[in-house]
Amino acid sequence: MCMNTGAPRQTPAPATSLPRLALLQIVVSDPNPCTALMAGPSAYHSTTVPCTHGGADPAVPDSGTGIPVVDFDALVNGAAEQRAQAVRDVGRACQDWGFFMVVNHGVSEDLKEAFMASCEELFSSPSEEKAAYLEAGPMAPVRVGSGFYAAVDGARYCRDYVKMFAHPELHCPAKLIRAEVATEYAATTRRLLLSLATAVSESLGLAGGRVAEAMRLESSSPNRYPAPCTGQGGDDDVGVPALGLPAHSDHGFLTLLFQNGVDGLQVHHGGRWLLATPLPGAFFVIAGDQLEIVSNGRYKGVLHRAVVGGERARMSAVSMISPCLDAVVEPVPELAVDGQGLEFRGVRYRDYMEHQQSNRLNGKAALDIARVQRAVAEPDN
Ligand SMILES: O=C(O)CCC(=O)C(=O)O
Ligand SMILES: [Fe+2]
Repeated sequence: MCMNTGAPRQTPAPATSLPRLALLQIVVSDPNPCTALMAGPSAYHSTTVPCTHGGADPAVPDSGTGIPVVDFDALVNGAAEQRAQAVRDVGRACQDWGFFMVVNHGVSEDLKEAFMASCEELFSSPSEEKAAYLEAGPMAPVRVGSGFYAAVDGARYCRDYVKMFAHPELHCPAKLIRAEVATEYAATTRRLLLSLATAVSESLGLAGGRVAEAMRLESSSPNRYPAPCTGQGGDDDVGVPALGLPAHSDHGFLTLLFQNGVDGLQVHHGGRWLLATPLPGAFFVIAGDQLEIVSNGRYKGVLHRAVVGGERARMSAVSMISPCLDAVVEPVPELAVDGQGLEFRGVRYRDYMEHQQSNRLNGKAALDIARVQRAVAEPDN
């Protein structure tokens, strides 16, 4: 059953032992510790990549960095023509960028701030309380950790996180987060993401509910938010800024993100990395792999990464909408390319997520498990 019960579940600490110790040791022995157990105003530096990309498309307002902007109010309350324009903006943004900002979204700054504050409390709560969740595997309802998944990357990235499954019920790390704030934030962002899913569907020339139905978004969703991350210093690839999170696309359908005023999210566009600087109050929206699959590759899950290196701690709050764990996601047949068919085969979302979350992050490599491999035709001679 996929229903929001309203009442957050106080998830008891999982009962296992060794990996917790291993992870704590890694965190503590890191020469640039990523204070999973965040203390004080640690530095999480964002390295600015000069962005000269112009916003050439008049239909999509220029945010100052060329990142498309969608007027959410026009999308849900606009008159017919305004709404149609907003749907076209969503489609254009998904096609050209896989990334956009949402303004006039109606989510109050008070709620966003309360959620951020609650997350700060979580990170600064006693390490023994967080340690209980540290060894959790990729599909655990609550996970706290550093790096991407320390079991495979050794916590080499400068990032601390907490991840919670938030739908159909919110799983709360007991005692660590203000459950009523997290519940309201999860429900609010889920509604916003479902409206965006409708617009995405329409922008593909489909009925508004078609994509959600194909992915079983509506009936259930591990609307999951890897919540905030904060860190300091970090590992590096040669010539690349210190990374909080390496280049990847998201495993879900759509991701909604806001940060605490400290930049660090970079998006890959036009062959370059661009620093994503938000308009005041805006959310970022990131197209994920399930959108790429269901749209038969018309819209792509966009590569993005988080860099570190500024003076202030950076936190980002991430809400993701995804299919039911047992939904088999495949392209909507109406979107088959003439003469070429489907680009992806059906993959159960649980398997996809587990695969992406339990291996080292490597760009868009995870998507290969769903890609239809076509034999290369031998030339006639
Ligand atoms: O911290 C950020 O801005 C990016 C986070 C992110 O990409 C993720 O959690 O998937
Ligand atoms: Fe991401």
